Amino acid sequence: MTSFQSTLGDGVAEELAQNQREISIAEFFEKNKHMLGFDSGARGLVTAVKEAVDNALDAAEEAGILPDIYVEIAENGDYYTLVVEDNGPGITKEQVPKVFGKLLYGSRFHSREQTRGQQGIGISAAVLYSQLTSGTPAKITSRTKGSDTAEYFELIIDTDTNEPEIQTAETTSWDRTHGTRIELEMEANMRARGQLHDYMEHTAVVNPHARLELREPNAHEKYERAENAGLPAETEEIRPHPHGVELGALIKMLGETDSHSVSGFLQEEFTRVGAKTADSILDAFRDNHFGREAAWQTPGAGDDVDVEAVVTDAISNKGAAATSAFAEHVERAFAERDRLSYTDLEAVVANVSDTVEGETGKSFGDTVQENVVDALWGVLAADENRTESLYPFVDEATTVQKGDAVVHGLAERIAEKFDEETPRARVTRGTLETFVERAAEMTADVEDATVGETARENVADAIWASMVRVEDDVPLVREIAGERDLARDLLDAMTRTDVMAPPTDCLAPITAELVEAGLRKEYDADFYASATRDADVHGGDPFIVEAGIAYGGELAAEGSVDLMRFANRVPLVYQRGACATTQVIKNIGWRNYGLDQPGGSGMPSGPCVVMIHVASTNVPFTSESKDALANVPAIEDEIELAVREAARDLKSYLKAQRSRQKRRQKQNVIADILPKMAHKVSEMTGREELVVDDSLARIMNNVLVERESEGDTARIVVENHSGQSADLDVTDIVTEEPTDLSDGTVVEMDGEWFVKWSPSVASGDDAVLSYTVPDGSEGGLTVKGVDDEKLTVNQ
Ligand SMILES: Nc1ncnc2c1ncn2[C@@H]1O[C@H](COP(=O)(O)OP(=O)(O)OP(=O)(O)O)[C@@H](O)[C@H]1O
Repeated sequence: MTSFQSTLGDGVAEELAQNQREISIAEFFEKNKHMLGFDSGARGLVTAVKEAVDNALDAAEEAGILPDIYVEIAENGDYYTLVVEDNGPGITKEQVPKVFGKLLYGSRFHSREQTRGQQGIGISAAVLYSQLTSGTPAKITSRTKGSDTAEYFELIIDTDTNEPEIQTAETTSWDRTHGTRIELEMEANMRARGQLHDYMEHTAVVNPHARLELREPNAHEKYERAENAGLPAETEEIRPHPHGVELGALIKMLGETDSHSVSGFLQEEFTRVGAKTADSILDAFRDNHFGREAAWQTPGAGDDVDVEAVVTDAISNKGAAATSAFAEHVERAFAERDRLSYTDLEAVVANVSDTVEGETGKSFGDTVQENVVDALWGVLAADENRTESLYPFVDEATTVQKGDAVVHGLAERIAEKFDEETPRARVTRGTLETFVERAAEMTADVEDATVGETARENVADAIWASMVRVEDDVPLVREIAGERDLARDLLDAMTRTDVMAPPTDCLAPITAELVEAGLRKEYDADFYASATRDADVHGGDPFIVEAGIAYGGELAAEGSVDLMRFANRVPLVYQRGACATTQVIKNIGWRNYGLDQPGGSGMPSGPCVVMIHVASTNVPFTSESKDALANVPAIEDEIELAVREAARDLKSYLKAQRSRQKRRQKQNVIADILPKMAHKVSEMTGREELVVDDSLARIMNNVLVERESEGDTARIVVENHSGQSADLDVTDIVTEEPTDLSDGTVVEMDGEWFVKWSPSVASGDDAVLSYTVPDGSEGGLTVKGVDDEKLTVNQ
């Protein structure tokens, strides 16, 4: 800047203009490859694998093919060669160059459907990174389904034009019947091996229908397809949902639609908007745009207002009979209505005109009608009547005992605001709120009585509810498109109107069952829980959040809880700290759920894994490299609710576990002390030592299962000392064939007999299970159906 200033005179702008030119998108990302996840050799390799595998999964699923994907990374001197092969539908000869040789070219950007790919930039960015670091072209082979031959290309991206530069194009043969093979050479290293394996492993967890294979210099992993795993539910493309569309997007849609009426536009362009919902949105729009009209009380019998006289005064030259008939009809109409707005009043007068004309043959033109309306409005909108009209609402909405003078004063001050500045007493909700606000402040000054925030809101609510909606025609689409304030009113109406949640057939959540199964497959834990939330909307796009928790078992007890993040079934392996999921987890009070959380906030610790999956037709990432979820409040709320749902199950589990632990400790102490006491008592009394085996069960309110044998008879006695009935599975294994069974079944296996009973024993009851077996045969008892801590087995 300084150099220009010192060397150039007046023509700086012209001089600068010579250097100003368009920057191609490819040039931009060549310089800013970190934005796409290609910031280092280690990371670049993982990102390239991720982009190619995500595409392969998307393409195969879209074509209804169970994905079979092979990834190979080989060292090649100073470089690495990456090969990714899939069995997808293949890419046509015409499309291959654009898909791989042009940034921002793809099939997913404009579609509202849940796919891994979103921007049309991933795989071409990998090609760009490869050509930049190794100087070699990308080698692509693709065979489309049904074709006998494959097409082979070698190409690079011309960064000046962002167009493919084809170096080789030939028809070839390929042993796969259909699919795509990508070969990229790049400067890379295997320092991110951990992330690479995490990506593959976690991809396998949430895509059990896919078969994946990874061969790299130090490892060869195969992730087999889970038995019977079918393709995820097919997703449907949807239109945007009215909740969460942004103003700019709405204005663009208004500008592009073929609809003329707003109702047609809403029903045509948005999902879940039928005629009824469109009407509700239009009503809300009318409130925003036109406001509502206050409805003032009609004079009652006790009021000394002579309506007939007012009407008679306002009408001239219509003859006494017609004038008096008119006045009588108006008076009758007033008697039938408690309150009237300006529009209501116009309708009453028009109605009466018609009636009287029918009766008397005298017509009452617009001017006469206007005069009558003016005169009657003078009565309705008189200062005192406005105050009286508002008084009941103010009184009802101010619950705290405010003296009548204060309530009356407040009503009067609000009423005063409806002056000549508000013709037809028509105001928007916002204006009404300022009326109440200012009246409350004045009341505070004059009456020395505070009208708090809630009371003000209540008063505004009550008055607003009593006001009458203006049924004027709403402007046409083209008028709204051309005026930002109108578009904002419409957007607000869309947001505030209840609209059914979007259809979820555009989304393919993993489902709570598979989330849990995935965790079981990955982690050997004691406890698993999962939750899938209902769909919600952000920015017009529906989304679903799922969460899973695994706890205990082989999970490392030391250190922070492990967080696994997924978006549209793609594992996120970088930028954990910047991810909305991490922030939500840190903000939850985990001590509440039984986990340690040093300092009461931040990442909890313990032998636990938390998994979060966000599925959406448009996942908001913090950057193009799609590493971390952005802070979108609607999504953060759902993440929190999903995690809390799963965490509640964890809490119950941990609570039960702790109480079992306590019980076990108590039992151990008693088991230790009881024989010693029996021994001591026998010593002191000189009587035979008591057998205390059963006493422990009685003291601890346990279920006692005891095996006794007498001659050939073996007896298993079940005593239920607990407070609940017990459904048990009792198995005794003996080495001689048992006979004379009391109920039960016997199965022989390798010279051993399994004797099984399933007794139900009520609280306080007992049951005896027996059989005969030749002398000397010892049994081996196992009992199921009662927690270990609540069971005493003596054999
Ligand atoms: N293996 C493949 N088989 C079939 N079609 C593919 C394959 N890879 C890419 N495509 C097509 O090429 C397009 C561009 O892919 P690319 O990775 O550049 O972007 P994307 O996947 O759409 O979005 P993102 O930039 O978010 O990854 C895809 O939208 C898809 O239509």
